[in-house]
Amino acid sequence: MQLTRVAEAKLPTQWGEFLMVGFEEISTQKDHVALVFGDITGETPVLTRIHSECLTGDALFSLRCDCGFQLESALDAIAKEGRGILLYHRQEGRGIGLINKIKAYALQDKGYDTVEANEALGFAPDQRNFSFCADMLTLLGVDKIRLLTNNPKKVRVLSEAGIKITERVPLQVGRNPKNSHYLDTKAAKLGHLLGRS
Ligand SMILES: Nc1nc2c(ncn2[C@@H]2O[C@H](COP(=O)(O)OP(=O)(O)OP(=O)(O)O)[C@@H](O)[C@H]2O)c(=O)[nH]1
Repeated sequence: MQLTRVAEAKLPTQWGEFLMVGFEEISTQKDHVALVFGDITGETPVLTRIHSECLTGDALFSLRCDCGFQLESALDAIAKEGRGILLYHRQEGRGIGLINKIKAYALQDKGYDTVEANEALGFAPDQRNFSFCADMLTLLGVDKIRLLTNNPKKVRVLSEAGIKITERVPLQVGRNPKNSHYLDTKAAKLGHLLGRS
C-alpha cells in the first residue's frame, strides 16, 4: 500500500453532497482526494471516475483538452446513478506536472502533437502511476467498479492491481475546434475512444 487515508469531511456541491476523503502518498506526502456519493457499500459495482488533475481544463475552463467537460459529465452521471466515486488523481499533465504541460502546450503551438511534445521534453507519452487509484479504492472498501473512461490503459492497470472492472463506461464529451486534433491524436496514438461534441 502506497497511500494512507488521512482526513474526511462533507462537501456540498451543485450535484449534491459528497464525502470528501483525503489520502497521502506515504513516501512523498503528496495528496490525492476521493469524492464519495451515496452508499458505496454492498456487492453492486460502483460507478467510478478516475480523473487526472488538469488545472487548465478542470478549473480554468480551457478548451485545449476535454478534461473539464469529462469532470462535469462524470459528476452528472454519478449524481444520476445516486451512488459513485470520483477519484481526483493529482498527476497533472499525464504525470509531467503543470510547468512541463505548459512547455508541452508551447511545443504543440509550434506543430508537435501531444505525444511528440512529451517526447521532445524527455517524457513518455503518459507518465502517470495508476496504482495509487487502486490503493484509494481499497482504502474506501471497494473492489468492483464500472469505470467511466475512454482510456483502455486505465482498465488494464486497475485490473492488474486487483480491481474488478465489470464495465467500461465511455465518456466521449467536450470536442470543440480547439481540441479536435488533440482528441484525434489520443485516439490514434494512445488508444482512447474518440471524444465527441
Ligand atoms: N502532457 C500533457 N498532458 C495533457 C495535455 N492535455 C491534457 N493533459 C493532461 O492529461 C490528463 C488527462 O488525460 P487524458 O488523456 O485527457 O484522459 P485519460 O485520463 O487518459 O482518459 P479518460 O479517462 O478517458 O479521461 C490530465 O492530467 C491533463 O492535465 C497535453 O497536451 N499534454
